[in-house]
Order: sequence, then C-alpha cells, then structure tokens
Amino acid sequence: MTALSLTNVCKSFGSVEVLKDINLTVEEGEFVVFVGPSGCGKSTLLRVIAGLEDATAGTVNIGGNVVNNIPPAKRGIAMVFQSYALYPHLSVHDNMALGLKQEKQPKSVIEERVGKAVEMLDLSAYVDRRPSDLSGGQRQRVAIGRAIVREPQLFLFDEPLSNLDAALRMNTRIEIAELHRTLSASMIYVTHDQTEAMTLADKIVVLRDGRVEQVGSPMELYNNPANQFVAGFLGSPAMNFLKKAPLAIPENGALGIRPEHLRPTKGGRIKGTVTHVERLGGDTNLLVSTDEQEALTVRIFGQDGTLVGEKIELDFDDHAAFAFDAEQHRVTFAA
Ligand SMILES: Nc1ncnc2c1ncn2[C@@H]1O[C@H](COP(=O)(O)OP(=O)(O)OP(=O)(O)O)[C@@H](O)[C@H]1O
Repeated sequence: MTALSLTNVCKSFGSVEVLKDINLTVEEGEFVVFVGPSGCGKSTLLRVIAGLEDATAGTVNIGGNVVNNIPPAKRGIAMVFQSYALYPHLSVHDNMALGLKQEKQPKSVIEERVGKAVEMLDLSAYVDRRPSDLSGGQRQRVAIGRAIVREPQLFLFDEPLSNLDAALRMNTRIEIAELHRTLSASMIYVTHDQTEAMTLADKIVVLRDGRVEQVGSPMELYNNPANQFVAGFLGSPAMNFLKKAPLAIPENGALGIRPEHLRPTKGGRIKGTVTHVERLGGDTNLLVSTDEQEALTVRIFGQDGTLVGEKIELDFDDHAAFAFDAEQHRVTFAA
C-alpha cells in the first residue's frame, strides 16, 4: 500500500514559489529521505505533508485519503523536530504521554505505549527527569518517543540530528535505522547531510530549488546520477568535475570522476601538483591542482606518504567516469 502520495504539489509564499509541481510516493514501511541544499524547500515540503502549511495547489494523500483539508492532528502523522520541541516543565514520561492524553486515550493504553517506547529508546532511568536535566541526545530520544507512542501511519523527521555533535549524531542515526527496522513504519526524513541520506534511506529524493531532481535508492543515485547536481551532491569528498578532460566530452561539458576512482599512476593522463594533504588515518585525501589549473580531490585508501608540493600523475578507469553536457545533464560517452 502507498503511505503517501503527492500529486502536483506546489507551494508559494506570496509571489515566491518554493515548491514546484512535486510528484512523489512513499510506500508503506519505506524510509524516504529528502535531501538538498539549504533553502531548496525540504522543510516546507515536510510541513505541507504534516499540514503545518497548506499546499497552494496539488493533492496530499496519506494512507489513501486526501488530507489537504484535514488538520495536522488528524492526519495520522507524528513529527520530530530539530529543536526537540519538548515541554520544559513536564517530565520525560509526561512529555511522551501528553499527545495521548490530548487524544483522550485510556490511562492503561497511555502507560503501555509510553512504557514500551521508554524501553525501546533506553530511557528507563530518565522518566522522571525534566528535559533540562538531559543531554541533547537523550532529549531527541524523548522527542522520538513522543512520536512513537502515537503509533502514526507516517513519521516525519525534520533534521533531527543537526543539534548533536558528530559522535552522538552517528549513534542516534543508527538508533533511528534500528527503530525503523523494529517498527517497520513509513518514515520521511529531511536532512542536508548526504551521509545521513545515504545511510538511512531506502529511497532518496534529491531536491533543488523547489523541484525534484532525482529519486532512487542511495546506490542508484550514487552510481547513476541523472545530472551534475546529483552527482556532486552525493558522495564525500564530492565528485570532481574537469572541464579540460583527457576523454571526449560535450562542448562546455564536464568529466566527472569520484575521488576514490583517481589513483596515482606513473604516466597517468592527469598531471598536477599536490596542494594539500588530509591524513584521516583510515584514508588520505590529496588536493591536487592540475597542470590545466583545475582542482581535484584524490581519495587514497589507507595511509600515504605524499607531501604538499609533490608532482603527481593520476589515472582512472574510463568506465568509472561520467560525462555531463553544457546543461549539466548526464550523457553517455561517444563510442
Ligand atoms: N513562511 C515563509 N514565508 C516566506 N518564505 C518562506 C517561508 N518559509 C520558508 N520560506 C522560504 O522557502 C524556501 C525554502 O525553505 P525551506 O525551509 O523549506 O528550505 P530547506 O530546504 O528546508 O532549507 P534548510 O536546509 O536551510 O532548512 C526558502 O527560500 C525560505 O526562505
């Protein structure tokens, strides 16, 4: 069954068109990530689905029902915000129970659902604490718990990890993935972090300037990007784009090569000078300025003794490279 379908959804604020003709489906149990640069409309799209904003045009259908005129509380969704949005004067338990109380659920149901969520999220030791006495990660788990107890048809996450530090972000990301496996629930997750998108999603929706650029599984998008924007957005370090390429590319186009596909090779087709070395322990990134004055990143697996200022020759397998035309669309290489 389809958990969500959006048909020709548009949203304008005054004369500013923020969402332009969005068509999209989320299947039941699917984890869908909306990703894109700041200001591309991710949060607005999530808020239109939640009912916190009205669509200017188009249809929002949740679980088979058109919900355009249905208020947020009746849409069968639960939303988790970046800012947690917890009530400071309520305990963890009461924060999680509040939505159910407002729905006038019986006390036994409230206690059972809150108890289950507390256990699932490892919050047993904190049920009586106020949010101010919790760490950022614990607060976000409470916010997630508050969503879980409502047993929604669809979970909406709006950049839930952006206030957490790097280590906690990774742990919480894994917890969210585990939660998705346990609940088998439909989830939509907004982020501008391509690592979160790649690691969490069954399906990624890449947005740019209010439009859908491409939809697909993480590996489909990584291995088969439709255009230069998607190719450059997914992958870290980002794909290199060469204007002066050692292969035939369209006029004013670009050759795309991922950093991990470039390797130092004596007599290699790309020649340059190392301008910076990033030693990450497990990997080494070399920043190279080519003899054609273009900047490249090379990712070397493991540790590498290359020094800044060294001359370097690089090569790559032709089949691992991408060609883009002057409009940044992907094209196949001429045979
Ligand atoms: N209430 C509003 N009134 C006017 N413009 C708005 C309103 N809300 C959002 N916008 C504009 O809509 C565009 C998309 O905003 P949105 O918050 O959806 O982007 P985003 O992709 O989520 O960005 P970020 O990653 O920075 O949160 C932006 O240009 C923003 O300024």
